Amino acid sequence: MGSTPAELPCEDVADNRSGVGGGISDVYGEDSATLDQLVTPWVTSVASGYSLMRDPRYNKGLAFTDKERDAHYLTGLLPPVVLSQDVQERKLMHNLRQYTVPLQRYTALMDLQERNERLFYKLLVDNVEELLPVVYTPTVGEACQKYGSIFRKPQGLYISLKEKGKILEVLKNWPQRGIQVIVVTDGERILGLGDLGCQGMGIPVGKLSLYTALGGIRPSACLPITIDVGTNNEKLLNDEFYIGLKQRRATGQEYADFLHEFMCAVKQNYGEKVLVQFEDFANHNAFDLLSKYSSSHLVFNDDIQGTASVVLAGLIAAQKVLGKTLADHTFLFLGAGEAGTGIAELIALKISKETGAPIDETRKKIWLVDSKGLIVSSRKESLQHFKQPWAHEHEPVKNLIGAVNAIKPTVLIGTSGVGQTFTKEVVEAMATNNEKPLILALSNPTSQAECTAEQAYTWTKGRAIFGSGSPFDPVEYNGKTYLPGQANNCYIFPGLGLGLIMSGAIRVRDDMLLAASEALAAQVTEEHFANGLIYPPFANIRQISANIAASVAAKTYDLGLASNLPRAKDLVKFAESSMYSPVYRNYR
Ligand SMILES: NC(=O)C1=CN([C@@H]2O[C@H](COP(=O)(O)OP(=O)(O)OC[C@H]3O[C@@H](n4cnc5c(N)ncnc54)[C@H](OP(=O)(O)O)[C@@H]3O)[C@@H](O)[C@H]2O)C=CC1
Ligand SMILES: CC(=O)C(=O)O
Ligand SMILES: [Mg+2]
Repeated sequence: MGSTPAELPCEDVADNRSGVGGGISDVYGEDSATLDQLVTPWVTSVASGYSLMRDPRYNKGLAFTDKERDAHYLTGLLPPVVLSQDVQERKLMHNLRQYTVPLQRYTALMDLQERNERLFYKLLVDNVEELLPVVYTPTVGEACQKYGSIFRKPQGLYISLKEKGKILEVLKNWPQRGIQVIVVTDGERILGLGDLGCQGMGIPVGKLSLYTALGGIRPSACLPITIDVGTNNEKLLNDEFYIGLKQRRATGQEYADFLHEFMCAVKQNYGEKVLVQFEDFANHNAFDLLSKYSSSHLVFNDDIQGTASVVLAGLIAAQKVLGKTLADHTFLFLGAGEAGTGIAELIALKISKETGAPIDETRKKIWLVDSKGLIVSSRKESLQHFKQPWAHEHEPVKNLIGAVNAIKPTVLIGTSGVGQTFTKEVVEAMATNNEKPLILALSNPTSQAECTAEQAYTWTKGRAIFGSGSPFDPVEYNGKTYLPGQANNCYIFPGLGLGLIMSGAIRVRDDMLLAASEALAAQVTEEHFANGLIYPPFANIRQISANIAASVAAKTYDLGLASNLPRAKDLVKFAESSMYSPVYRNYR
């Protein structure tokens, strides 16, 4: 029986493919490549003069000192003034604040990233609360929708069906060799905005800029990738500015084979320890990809696992405000896809570990509503596999308000991707049933949030503990200011990624996600609780990420999945010292 490529392990596929298999053992994959393999003619050169100023990794603009200008043939290419990086930062922040349209800020920041990488990251690190909504949700969503129109300089790697059979060669076109993290999307479920095809590239680019700014991973170790297998978005297919393949999406075996070639090429090119983060795939592929590659690659699905870890962290922290254990709660989700079932599963696992009850039992405290109503046992046969564990005994319930009234949840979580679905009636019912209802409107971007912060606070008369996927401004209600927290996986993936990299992890396990949740929850202080927060503010995110990284690394060592030996004595210090600093370097 001949196996299809998708069923074969990577090694077998590589052996079967001329030009992508065998013989590679050195770090560049060139010296021992067989004669029929294509290799890249690498050149190492020292940038100077005009080319130095055009290289975003080394450019410092007006901050080149007179000595550097002299030594590197820059004299005359810059006006005479020498500015410090701090002054450059102040000037750019001043300029950014002049833009009233968020997308203008986004393009200005992307231009900066392309022009002067260290200055870009300095801005992001020092002004994280102000700039996160620009490089990330919500503005990145609009940027993806308009990516074709605003497209100037390509960022990241585009791998389309045209490159079938030669993905390894495409990977070798990327100029950096020491890649540690890849964020990859196929653009089919971009935030709550649906299929944006090749224009989903804004998401891997944005996520990786957070890997660097929030988690301290070197920018040169980060690789954003968009897999273009077509799009079913008619508007894009008819858009003359669309940047992707103008064909409908490949599915089934063709899709599986293409993704398999990609995963094999990644491992062959970058080795066992490169972290591949799946991002914004549609759920009909996301769960299968995760389960297929989690035993052979270092893979992580941010929407399923990262979201689960951040929400669990908020719930652990909230125990202190609510005076209840996780097992005391009843959870109801609107949305039973990647985020919803991912979160539900991690909560059930955590309760099971805390109480010793079997996971089949702990799942019974968790209920989900999808587009057809409450998930109940009579629907089981027709449910997708990831919904089936949640099909509990109950009579059918058609909609969310019916489910709230029937289940009486203490925690309501929105993962539907549909805005304004937590109606006044739903939120008021939560407030009637609970002294302090916990309401998380996780869908992104802001337009898709299940309710706004203002709605949550006013409809519960200020009693809600509220968090959202995209940020909301503080809300004044009855003379009091409420600070809504941002429940977003960006609290987790940068620190988790750093922990995996610094320990040399070879696989991701649920226990590492639990460790990340505990570490994040531990950083919520009494002062944060007093302000109604169940997440710490982003201002301190680098320290938060270092603590998460240390906990994840410790768990990786405990599980015997770490390859970076010996284990550092102080993992927090090790994490801090591993972090990229965007401060300019002095050139000899
Ligand atoms: N804050 C964060 O960190 C994160 C937020 N998200 C956000 O969560 C949202 C969902 O993502 P994801 O889970 O990956 O998406 P999926 O497509 O996997 O799941 C969406 C779910 O919502 C259900 N749904 C859709 N419309 C309705 C409706 N009108 N009423 C009830 N249920 C509905 C779908 O039902 P059916 O199955 O019947 O079609 C499906 O179960 C997105 O907006 C995303 O941006 C995602 C990850 C992280
Ligand atoms: C935050 C995120 O990963 C999402 O909305 O898809
Ligand atoms: Mg996502």
